[in-house]
Order: sequence, then structure tokens, then C-alpha cells
Amino acid sequence: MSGSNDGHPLEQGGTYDVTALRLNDDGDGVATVNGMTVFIPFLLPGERGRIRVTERQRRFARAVLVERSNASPDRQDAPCPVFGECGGCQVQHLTYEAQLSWKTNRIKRLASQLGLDSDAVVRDIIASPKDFRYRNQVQMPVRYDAKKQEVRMGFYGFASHQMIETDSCHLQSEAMQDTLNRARDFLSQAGAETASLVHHVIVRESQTTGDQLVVFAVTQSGGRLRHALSAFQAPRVTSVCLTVQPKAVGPVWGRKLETLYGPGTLTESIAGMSFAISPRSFLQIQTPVAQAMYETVLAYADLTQDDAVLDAYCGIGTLTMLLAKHAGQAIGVEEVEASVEDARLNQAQLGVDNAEFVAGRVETWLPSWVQEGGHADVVVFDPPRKGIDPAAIAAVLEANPRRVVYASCNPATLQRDLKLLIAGGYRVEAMQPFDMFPQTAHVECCTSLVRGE
Ligand SMILES: C[S@@+](CC[C@H](N)C(=O)[O-])C[C@H]1O[C@@H](n2cnc3c(N)ncnc32)[C@H](O)[C@@H]1O
Repeated sequence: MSGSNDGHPLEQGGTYDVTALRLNDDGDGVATVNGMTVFIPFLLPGERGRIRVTERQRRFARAVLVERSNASPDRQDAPCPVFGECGGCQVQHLTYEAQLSWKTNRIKRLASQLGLDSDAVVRDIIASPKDFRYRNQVQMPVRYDAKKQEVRMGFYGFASHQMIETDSCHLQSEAMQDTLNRARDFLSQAGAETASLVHHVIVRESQTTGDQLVVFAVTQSGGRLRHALSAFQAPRVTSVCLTVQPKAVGPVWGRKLETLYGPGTLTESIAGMSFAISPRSFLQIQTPVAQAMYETVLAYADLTQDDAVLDAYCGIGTLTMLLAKHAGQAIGVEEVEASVEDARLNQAQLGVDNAEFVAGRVETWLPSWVQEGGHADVVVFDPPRKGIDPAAIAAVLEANPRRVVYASCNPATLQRDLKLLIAGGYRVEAMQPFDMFPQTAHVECCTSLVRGE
């Protein structure tokens, strides 16, 4: 079927000639055909192409690129052989410089939509020192091919659970990829009895020591399986662990986590402090950008030694410990018990005696803490992608701290939450974007807010 750009409604399956005008927030080219907005992955602004419509909604359509007739000066050859099929990277075809200005402009657009003077408020993005091989953690699905009696590993495709096999992902270190490839060969050799029970392999690497920790996620556990998996070795691997998650598709981690050998933790040095990290605890995906982000949070918090600071969504307390050094008192709140245990152990080892860690959900703990008269001069938020729960925002407005600092990994929820904080009387002083995840559509941003008069 072939359509035309002649003012008729866009047809599903139809082909059209378009020019991309800009990139959307997912990194897809945006064009219009007969008044309808169309998203086309892998077409850059200024590029012309023939597209085929694959999905037609009421207000927009999606299409695939059939043929491209010119190349943007911002285009580069993607180094990864499965780029375009694998769902991990969205913009490997865009030069790193262009990725950075696209991400900065995205935060500027967000600021303008909030009624702010974006040029005055938004700083230039802080780039990643490495545009490839920057990740410290990877989790790969595992499939056992019973016919061929071999294990296949890779990543999921775009919005699907179809496995795209790869043995050379460019986002992680070569040593991590080497460990994954060894794990695949090890499981193939172990045979069906072991390999058919493993659904994911997770590798974490310390960017300080180079040590690696491997976790096998399995559908069920038993003595024979534990014995078989304990035999896995690779040059940088110091610990092997096991997590039991009966569902092979969906959440990877189970409730149970067992160390098969080694200390079961990694050590990472951040902001001049050494932290032990257990497998289940959150750690920012790369240390150099995390460190730059922590320094920005600290500067935006503008603490004095008399201040009480609250670090909401604190993980293993990396940021809490840094804030505590510059404040009178610090409290970290985190829902994952294992992370809170890590935080307390690290606190004892670092000798930080003015911090306290609470295990709980921010949206339930914070309102009752404020009700009971809890006080903070400065509140720091570093939530997951879903942003801050409205109950937590309402509580912070009631607590009325002098400053709020918001480290976000999702511009959409950042915008939603800033709207509430601004309506509650806070003024945005500065916004600092960071590129923690080169080659992807992700962008982090740290926002400084001060209480209005
Ligand atoms: C983006 S991480 C930030 C962690 C920490 N600030 C850091 O830099 O390592 C978000 C953290 O919030 C935790 N979390 C997610 N939802 C939560 C909730 N509702 N209440 C408390 N903690 C939560 C996650 O387990 C994770 O450790």
C-alpha cells in the first residue's frame, strides 16, 4: 500500500516521503504527514526518508524508516552490530556532541514549560567522561536452547521480550563482557539440568577496584544447582551469588539472595569515601558522573554546620554521608532493607556519627515524621523514575525547609513534581543536567529550589 502527502488521512501500512523536524524525548525523528505527527526511529532532524506507517493512533502515528536519502552532519556510524534491534540504546547514530545538546535542550524546554527563563536557569550539561563502556552493572536474559543444547544471551528488543543475542555490548567494560561470555559458555557446558533453571545473569563491577560480582537469577534453587553454579569463575570475579525468582520474565530479583562464594559485596570509592555495596542495593550506573552530581547536590544544598538535612530515597547512603559531613545532622530514608543495612555498615566504617538511616517508604514515613514535629532545613530528593509521591511533596511543603534539592532521572516526572513545589511557594534557582547514560535517551537533572519570601 502506498499513501501520499496530499492532505488525505494517514493510512496504516502506507508509505510516505518525509523530513524529520526534531527528535522526540525517546530519540525518534518527528515529522508531520497530512497534519498528523509521525514518530520515526533512526531518522535525524533534517534527514529525508521514505517511511511506512506501522501504528496509527488518534493524535499521532509511528512508522519505520524504509529508505533514507540524505545524512545529517550529526549522524555517526553506530559501533554496535545490533544497534536498531536491541532495546538498550536509542541514539548511537547521533554524535556524542549532538546527544549532549539534544539533552540540554530537553531540560530547557521543560524549564520554559514551567514558565522559567530557561537560558538563565539551565546550566550546560555535564558530559560523561566516556561515551561508551561506562556502565558498572548489566543484567542479561538467558535462554537455554534444548535442541542445540546451548545457552543464548543478549538483551531484549525494543518494547518486546524477544532476545537480541550479543556478545559485544559497547556500554559495559570489556572485562564485564568477557565475564558474561564466560558465563554463557559455562552454562552451556553445565547442561540442561543447570542452564534451563537460570533466566538472568547479572554482573556488577567496581569502577574503583575492577572487582566483579556475578548473580545468577534462577527459577528454583537446590543443593545440586548451588554446587554447579559455585564452580563459575572468571578473572575479575570475586563473588558469585544466587537469587531465586520463580518467574523467568518480569522482575529479575527474588526475595532470596545467597552468596555462593566470596564476600558478596563490592567496594566503590565515591567522593573520597569507601562504600561496601551488596548485590541488591542501588548504585548510580557510573561513578564519575555520580560524583559530579553529588557535588552539585552538595553545592545546591548550601549547608551550614547547624543544619538538619533529609536525604529522601537514599540508597546505601552515599549522598547522605557526604551531606552529613557539611551539616549538623542527616537522615536518610530508603525502602530497600538491604540498602539500609549497607548504609549503616558503611556509616560505622566511615565513622560518620551524625547520620541516621530509616527503612521505609518516603510517602508514608515523611508525612508522619512531619506530623510528629520532624524538622529539616534542607531536603534532598533522589527518587526512582516514577518521581516523588504527591503525599511526600505535600509533607515537605508542610515541613517548609529553606531549600529543596531534586536529583531526577526522568524529566517527565521532574516537570510534574516541580510544578507542585513551585505552586507550594518554592523558586527554581538552577537546573544542572548530567549525561549519566550516553547513547540512550536518559537524562539526569539536579534542580535547586529555595523557599520564597
Ligand atoms: C535513584 S536511586 C537514588 C539512591 C541514592 N541517592 C544514590 O545516589 O545512590 C532511588 C532509591 O530510592 C529507593 N526507593 C524507590 N522507591 C522508594 C520509596 N517509595 N521510598 C523509599 N525509597 C524508595 C530505591 O530503592 C533506590 O535506592
